[in-house]
Amino acid sequence: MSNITLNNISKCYTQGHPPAVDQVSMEIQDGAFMCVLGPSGCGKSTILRMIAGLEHLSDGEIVADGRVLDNVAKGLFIPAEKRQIGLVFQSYALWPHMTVARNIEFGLRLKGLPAKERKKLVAEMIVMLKIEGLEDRYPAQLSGGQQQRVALARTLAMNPGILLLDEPLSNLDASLRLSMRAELTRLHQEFGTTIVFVTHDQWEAMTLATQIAVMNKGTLQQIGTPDDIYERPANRFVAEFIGNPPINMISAETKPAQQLMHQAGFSMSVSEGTQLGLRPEGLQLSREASSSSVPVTINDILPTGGAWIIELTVDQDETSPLNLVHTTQTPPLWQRGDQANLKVASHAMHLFNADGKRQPFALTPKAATYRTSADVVSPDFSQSKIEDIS
Ligand SMILES: Nc1ncnc2c1ncn2[C@@H]1O[C@H](COP(=O)(O)OP(=O)(O)OP(=O)(O)O)[C@@H](O)[C@H]1O
Repeated sequence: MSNITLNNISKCYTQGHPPAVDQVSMEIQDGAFMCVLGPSGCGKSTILRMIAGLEHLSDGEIVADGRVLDNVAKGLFIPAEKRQIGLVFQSYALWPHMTVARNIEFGLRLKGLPAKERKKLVAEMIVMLKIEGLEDRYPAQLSGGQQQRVALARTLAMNPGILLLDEPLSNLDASLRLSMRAELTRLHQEFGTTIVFVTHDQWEAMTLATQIAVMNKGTLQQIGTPDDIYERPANRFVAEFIGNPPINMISAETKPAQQLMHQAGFSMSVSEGTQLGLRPEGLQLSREASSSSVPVTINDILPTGGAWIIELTVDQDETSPLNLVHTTQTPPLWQRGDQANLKVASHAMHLFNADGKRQPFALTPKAATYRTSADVVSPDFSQSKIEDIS
């Protein structure tokens, strides 16, 4: 079990090019399952490789359990083999000429463990990773998922304080990926190992992580629990990167946006360039119009197996159409071309200023009064939003 601190770490591969990692700081707590999430090329793997000691930092410091692994200013660098950090890559890099059992045993031999202990540990790992019966097979005789489990067994046998996983599930098919996710969660709970997991798959991150670090273009955008990231995105990039279908983003200065905010109990005068984000699942359609609802037309209804995506256009005078996406798990009673009236749950609304930073909402005086009375708090008004506006 270990904690890791990254202090302003940077990596510049090529002089004159933007850094691959730019002054990233984060605290990875003992026993955390930290997912580093972001689009391709944002610097995720570079961070992992720097923690592992496979890449030198250009600047900054890495500390694990109070032990400095890297400090550029002081010229300190602990080599990879002395860091007690396990690393599993996307390609499992098993020794092709060794059986499963020999692959798992390999590191223990190098460590000089007596044969009896090695045998015991290998047997334990085989049970733990559910690869019984495969001990004598060679990697080429295994499926992708089985190879992945052997790679994990080989790393876990070394009892690393920190386990680094670089997209280890990306080569697996959807159903295997699902069962391996469950397995990783189980292993994390059983071993209590601190895990740092790199992925560009937001669902993988949301389902596995205790903490998510969202990266873009080498910089850390936000770090928090999966709920934090989804419910309180720190900026427009995070709001748009997390969520499928993506959040609807409309100008907060438009009449429909003003109406929707008013209907949700927010009283806002917004500055130029402010955007209103509306999570698709927070849109609510009804046949009855109210003074605050926004008229819309249903453009399309797309079934996705147990859920539906409904595409809408706001009925308004503006020349450019305002299209929105709504998702629901209730079979829709709408037909294409139907007129409906739109409201949006207050917890599904997010405001971002022209710089893309999250902006707190202001309540209307009426809603603010409600907020002080426990009896009248609307059930769909999440705790997060209460914190936001207070
Ligand atoms: N050895 C290298 N030499 C030069 N540039 C590199 C090297 N490794 C990575 N880069 C560049 O650094 C940036 C970050 O790469 P990195 O592999 O860390 O991103 P990533 O987020 O893990 O991407 P992916 O999800 O595609 O694996 C990219 O622009 C990449 O081209």
